Amino acid sequence: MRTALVVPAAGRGDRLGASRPKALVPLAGEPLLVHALRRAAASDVVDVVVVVAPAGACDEVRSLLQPVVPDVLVVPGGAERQDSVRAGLRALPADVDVVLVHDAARCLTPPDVFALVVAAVRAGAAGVVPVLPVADTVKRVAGQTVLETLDRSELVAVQTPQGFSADVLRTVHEAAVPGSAVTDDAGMLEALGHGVRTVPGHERAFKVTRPIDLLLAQALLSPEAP
Ligand SMILES: Nc1ccn([C@@H]2O[C@H](COP(=O)(O)OP(=O)(O)OP(=O)(O)O)[C@@H](O)[C@H]2O)c(=O)n1
Ligand SMILES: C[C@](O)(CO)[C@H](O)COP(=O)(O)O
Repeated sequence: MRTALVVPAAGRGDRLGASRPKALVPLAGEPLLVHALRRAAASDVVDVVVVVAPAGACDEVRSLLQPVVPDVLVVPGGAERQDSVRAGLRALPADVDVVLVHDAARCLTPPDVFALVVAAVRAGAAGVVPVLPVADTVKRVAGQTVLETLDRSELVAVQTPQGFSADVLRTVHEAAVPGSAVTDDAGMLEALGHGVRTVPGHERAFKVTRPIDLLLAQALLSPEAP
């Protein structure tokens, strides 16, 4: 049985404000997607890679990734992240039993995180998410009115790669209501009562979302970075 990596990379990157789809935006001379795939490949725990590319950019993505992952499968994405992940899952070979789903936008995620997540799924969890403690106080609001302050000790920020039993992930994606407000794949398992476990995430697994995140990523790739 094999482990697959599905990389949703079809987002526009509106919050980044770039002129290209976010996964193709250059960082230190290479697209975010190439950085993400190189780190995933270095983990040595991935056998099959499916990249979900922006519509119209499948050929470009295939040639970009050829030197990093020669056997990469590239399929076009959908309107929402959930649609893109589902397209990636439909392209998987039948003998895959563990699936990682990893945002191209979390392009500096270290290889060790991939290995940790796969080990936790292979140890028996249906779903596994890497998490970090929340650094800010978090409040629930209605417009500009504060309703309550949440207990931060019970909150975590969730990253990718998220890992799953392939059968469970395929089932929850095929059962999902298009347009539902679920923002990550583990949330789809939770909604159907499947258990999800956590493993420690990593500060470098942050998502490049806004321009300041790209500056941080550039700084982390400089020789002086800690
Ligand atoms: N229709 C979509 C939307 C998002 N993604 C991918 O899902 C990951 C996480 O999404 P996010 O960082 O929010 O990317 P965007 O949707 O591109 O960002 P924005 O909301 O700023 O447009 C990214 O790797 C993105 O390419 C995707 O494959 N298909
Ligand atoms: C999957 C994810 O990266 C986990 O934190 C996140 O939910 C993606 O959300 P986005 O709003 O599509 O960036």
